[in-house]
Amino acid sequence: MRVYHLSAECYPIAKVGGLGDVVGALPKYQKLAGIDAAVALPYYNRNFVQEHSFDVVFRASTLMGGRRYEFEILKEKHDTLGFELYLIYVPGLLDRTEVYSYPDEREQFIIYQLCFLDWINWSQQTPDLIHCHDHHTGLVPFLLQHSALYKRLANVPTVFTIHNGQYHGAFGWERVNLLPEIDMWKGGLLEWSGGINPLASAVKCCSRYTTVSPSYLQELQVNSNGLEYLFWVERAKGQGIINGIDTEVWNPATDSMIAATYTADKPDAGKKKNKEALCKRFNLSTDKPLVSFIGRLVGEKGADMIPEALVRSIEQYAGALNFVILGTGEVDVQEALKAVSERYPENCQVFIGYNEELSHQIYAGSDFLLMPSRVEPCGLNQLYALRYGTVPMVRSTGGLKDTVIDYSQADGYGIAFANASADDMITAVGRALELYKNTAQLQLLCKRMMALDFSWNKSAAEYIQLYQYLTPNL
Ligand SMILES: Nc1ncnc2c1ncn2[C@@H]1O[C@H](COP(=O)(O)OP(=O)(O)O[C@H]2O[C@H](CO)[C@@H](O)[C@H](O)[C@H]2O)[C@@H](O)[C@H]1O
Repeated sequence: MRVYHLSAECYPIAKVGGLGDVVGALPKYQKLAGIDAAVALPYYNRNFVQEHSFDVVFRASTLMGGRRYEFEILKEKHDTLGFELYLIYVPGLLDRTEVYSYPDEREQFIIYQLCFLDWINWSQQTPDLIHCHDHHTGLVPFLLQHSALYKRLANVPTVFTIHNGQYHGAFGWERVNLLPEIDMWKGGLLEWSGGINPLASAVKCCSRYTTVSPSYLQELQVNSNGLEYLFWVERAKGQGIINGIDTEVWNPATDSMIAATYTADKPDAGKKKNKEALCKRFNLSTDKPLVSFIGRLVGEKGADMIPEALVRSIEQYAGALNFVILGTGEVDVQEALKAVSERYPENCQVFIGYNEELSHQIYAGSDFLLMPSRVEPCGLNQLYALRYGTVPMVRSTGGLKDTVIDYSQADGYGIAFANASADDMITAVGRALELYKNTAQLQLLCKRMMALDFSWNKSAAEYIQLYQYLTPNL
């Protein structure tokens, strides 16, 4: 079965967050399970692309907004990532360094989708299924079915995975001319709330949509930035499949980015060395429990509440814990975190920026990982924390609810709290402090967490079952 994954991110070429992790790993595990999975990504002018060799496998031009654009499809020569990787290169639009936030990103995502469809159409390829990820690829299901250009492909089934239902990629009807000629009778399938909404269109037109956890599937019906009714109406088409993690990239036994490797049966000495190295880097004492946060500093992640929670925790628990924060995002949150660090340098250190290597060191060297998310479709950080024997402290929502059981329950291992609030975070920090004092229990939890299996094997198999259901004649 030939499947193309379409996504704006794919680790290690271009990763901004968890979308990149998933699209960098899922196809690899699908290949191992016998699916001929490939990834078609926008071209990025980044290290991976400079350091690898590519063949031009297709060259043509396409029309967007009355202008003709030349494009090339490049294939990575050696399938280094364990699957075929194609980059869609459009000089002037898809040839940049960053993944998001260009003023013309609407045009970038549309041309990406058009070039992909033109390529498979003109090269007479007919994939068995197209798997689209998030709104950047959300127009594909509609265009396949309702643009005369792609009639030949109208029956190709599509799966649409929602990694983040808060962002829709919406734009006004005045820009419909960016799309190729479409059947205007079907215009309603593009629309939500008076505009063109790629996420809504994908949910309406795809064969099946998936969310990255079962709980998030339900939550979208009550919290999806205006699409709640749509998710309720289309609920029969939805399925929740929890993300896995790439256990080759995230493996404390082999990770070359951390200070010392360690295994589930004997984690203590390795974790201690990693904590020492991390604390040394940030000039923090190793004697106190270390609570960390890694992620985008945005409201969804509850990042705006962290500065207050840090100050109050440090005061309330008389500086008995230390904090390390790694992230980038909203400027006022960044500034507030830096201010906390300046006020309490012995208890709180902040690294504003994106740093993959440091993230591995934090997962390995921390005692606890805080995730006070307001919304969390799946969350990968807690799964990496578990793999590295670090206790996740999570607000029970979405995928966090589906993956973290509070340690007060039988077979539990994490710290869970109900509300996204500074108060709940401070209570959770107090529980972390208590748990830390009980060395024997912490060591037991560490082993229990590291023995859990969140690898892709099970989730990749669920996607394959879905593909098989949608392609009954194969
Ligand atoms: N400053 C920084 N430096 C280094 N690494 C950083 C970093 N900030 C974040 N990361 C890394 O980015 C990834 C974040 O993954 P998440 O799944 O937590 O969040 P994200 O919201 O991006 O993804 C969305 O998609 C994923 C995938 O489906 C869902 O799990 C999630 O709930 C949903 O919001 C992790 O690998 C983390 O280590």
